[in-house]
Amino acid sequence: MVTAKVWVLKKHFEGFPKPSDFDLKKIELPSLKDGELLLESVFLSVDPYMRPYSQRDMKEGDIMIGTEVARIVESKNPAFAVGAFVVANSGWRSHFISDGKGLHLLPSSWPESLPRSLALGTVGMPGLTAYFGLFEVCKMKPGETVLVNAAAGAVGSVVGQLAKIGGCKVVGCAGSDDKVAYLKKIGFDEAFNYKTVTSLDEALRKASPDGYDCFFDNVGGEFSSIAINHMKKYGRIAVCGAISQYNDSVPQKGPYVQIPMIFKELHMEGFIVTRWNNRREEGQKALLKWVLEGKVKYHEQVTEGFENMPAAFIGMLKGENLGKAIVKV
Ligand SMILES: NC(=O)C1=CN([C@@H]2O[C@H](COP(=O)(O)OP(=O)(O)OC[C@H]3O[C@@H](n4cnc5c(N)ncnc54)[C@H](OP(=O)(O)O)[C@@H]3O)[C@@H](O)[C@H]2O)C=CC1
Ligand SMILES: O=C(O)CCC[C@H](O)\C=C/C=C/C=C/C(=O)C/C=C\CCCCCO
Repeated sequence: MVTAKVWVLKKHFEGFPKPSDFDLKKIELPSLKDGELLLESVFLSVDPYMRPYSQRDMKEGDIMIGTEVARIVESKNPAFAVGAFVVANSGWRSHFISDGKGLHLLPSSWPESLPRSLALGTVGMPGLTAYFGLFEVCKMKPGETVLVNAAAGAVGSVVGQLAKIGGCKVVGCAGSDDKVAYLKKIGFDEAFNYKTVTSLDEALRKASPDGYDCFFDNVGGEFSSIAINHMKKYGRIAVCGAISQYNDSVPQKGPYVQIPMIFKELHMEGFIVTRWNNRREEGQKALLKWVLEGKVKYHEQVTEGFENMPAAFIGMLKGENLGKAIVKV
């Protein structure tokens, strides 16, 4: 019998999640039935979506939602061999049993030199979000100017680098000077610390006096209400996330955006990356190629230890991560 450790949502979050909102429990796993496999989590992801989705999809006592890279340790399913690695969507668990549905085997071309944790970040859901958000929603063209916020994060850092590959000028903002330095290191043309600039309006104008063709919005809130006024005519806004609002107990009241939308004839589109689940392989192949060519750099914020899942999650929401936040079991 294998004892699995799991993190449950003890109490729904009010404002920022607190360690006391989580509970670590143990579950005895049964023996495998035909067609089943036993997996052990190797890397787990902590993502912003978990904050709003927990409110919408979970009840207290549920195991936290999430994805992981897991190794197959026992198999009664001929499609999955012991020792292989998969990306699973089984939540915050150290071990789990699967019937094989919803498991994605890591591409056989996955080079030994590359951390498998990238399948949770740059070459996984966040990377695919950047890929499809840029190419299918922003529809960026060479020579255009792209703005991205939360730019040093899992999604934003890939957005900026893909936009450079696409021949664009790229402006990014992030919440620390170290993150700004990282953005410049990975090729952003302009980058600023939105927490320390005296005026966001001025910073946006200085970074691109002619304005922006594409705005990849990960943050929402006040930044977006200001940024929209810097869009060029016929600009496109990809509404990817609103992390500035996920932890609000009382919804923010922002200024209205209709006037710039109308007069600049803007296109603003929200999206969820699962829209392109049928093109996952295409995106992953392209991202893996760019990583191996060194055209897309990656950074991971690794927290050691399954027992530190809540701390990693809370830290990411507070901006303590540079690049993809993951937990190494
Ligand atoms: N639509 C979709 O399908 C998907 C959407 N997303 C969204 O993309 C966004 C980025 O996700 P991801 O890359 O995984 O996360 P990140 O790796 O970027 O980590 C979150 C970052 O958000 C920034 N942040 C946190 N609070 C605020 C705030 N109040 N104001 C401004 N910035 C803040 C912090 O960076 P900083 O130092 O810059 O403040 C923090 O590091 C999120 O909104 C997420 O919900 C992600 C995946 C899929
Ligand atoms: O089990 C699930 O459904 C989660 C699957 C996550 C998976 O890896 C794929 C998609 C992730 C999407 C992330 C979306 C965002 O981060 C946007 C977040 C929130 C938007 C507002 C949601 C409001 C819910 O009430």
